[in-house]
Amino acid sequence: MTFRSDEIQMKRYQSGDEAAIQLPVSYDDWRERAKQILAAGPFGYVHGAAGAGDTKRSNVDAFQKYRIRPRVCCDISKCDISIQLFGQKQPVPFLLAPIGVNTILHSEGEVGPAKAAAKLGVPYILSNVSSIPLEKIAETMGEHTRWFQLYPPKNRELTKSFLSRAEQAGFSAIVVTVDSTLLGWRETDLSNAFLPFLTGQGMGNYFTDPVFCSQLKQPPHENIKEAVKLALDEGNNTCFTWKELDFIRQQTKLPLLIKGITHPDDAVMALEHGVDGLIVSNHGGRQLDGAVATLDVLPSICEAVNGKVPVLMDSGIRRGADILKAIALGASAVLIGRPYAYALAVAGQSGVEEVIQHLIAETELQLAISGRHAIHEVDSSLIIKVQ
Ligand SMILES: Cc1cc2nc3c(=O)[nH]c(=O)nc-3n(C[C@H](O)[C@H](O)[C@H](O)COP(=O)(O)O)c2cc1C
Ligand SMILES: O=C(O)C(=O)c1ccccc1
Repeated sequence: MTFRSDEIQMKRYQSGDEAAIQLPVSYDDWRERAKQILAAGPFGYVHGAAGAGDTKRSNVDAFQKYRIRPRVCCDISKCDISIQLFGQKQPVPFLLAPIGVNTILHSEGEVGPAKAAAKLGVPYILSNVSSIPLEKIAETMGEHTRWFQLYPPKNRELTKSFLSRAEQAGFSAIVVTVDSTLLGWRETDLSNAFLPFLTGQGMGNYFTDPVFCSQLKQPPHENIKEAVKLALDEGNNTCFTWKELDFIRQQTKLPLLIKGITHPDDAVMALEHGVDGLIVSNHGGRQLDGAVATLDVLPSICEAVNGKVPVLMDSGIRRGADILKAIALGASAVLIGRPYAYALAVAGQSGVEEVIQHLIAETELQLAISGRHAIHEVDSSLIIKVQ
């Protein structure tokens, strides 16, 4: 048996009475367990969305418009969920999305997901606003694939510094997030008066940066207020345009991805400005409420990109069927967001490992039971639109 899912399923089935005290299985159960453990502020920060939450809801609902149509009597004794990305084989068709300020969820901070990802062969995208500095995360991951996500600061010297630190620390791609030059209208966080950055959390990369620190009158920890003000000001980069992306492009030879694309014309612009990959994302509905669901725009973006670079997607991926539907609609891979954030809150690294293993198992089973041997065989013939 070559199925990873077999071992993962059997571990649970054979656990007998222990099952009741085990970690959750379904996304809803992870979220509920996280809700019990976390204070209202941190839970709301993960769970919350922009405005009325319409986009967050549509992201998930969009997957219901498609159904998988299996083929039968295919020999599925071997099932391969690996993919190729930037010339490298990755064992699974998903990555861990950049999620900032992880110490509000668990004392391990980003070390938890980084180690879980490394152990199970999943690429990890470290957030620019991580609680723990990128060099420390790199140390815990050895040779394992990690990418660095950048919220492009206003200051070009700071941009250069973040990029060169990431390169030196062995991050092998840069993800520039372009949908968050301003923080969205987040009603849950406003009600809870919860913005972790104000107390200096999520500043791991800023507070250790020589360029950033050189602009302060005092070291960050001696005057948190001054440091936070500068970091937030750098992040509110409302002047960001394609010209700034060109600048970033010139600073690094690493593969450059742009995250936050939902319009095919922007996809074409991004290609013209030299990106090596796109991430179709609306930030999990946390930025522009009422924005289109990512699955709804994925086909038009893939059409515009026409296979020139990989198109990744996120926002609403909760389980194996979602992963296959996104790939059937043209995604090269997907990013997992909230599911691993809740798991981190519940059980640190081992929680994230559990969620990753469940996603591996479910994706593999779904692929096999739909009559396909390998991810590269998945195309639009796997699904039909039912709504
Ligand atoms: C708590 C939280 C923090 C996030 N922080 C970042 C971040 O630092 N950088 C970034 O590009 N995206 C960030 N995102 C967005 C995710 O990368 C991803 O796009 C989103 O979670 C996908 O939606 P989903 O989790 O509903 O599937 C964050 C999302 C959440 C839930
Ligand atoms: O919380 C987020 O979604 C996030 O990534 C973020 C952090 C700082 C500014 C804007 C967005």
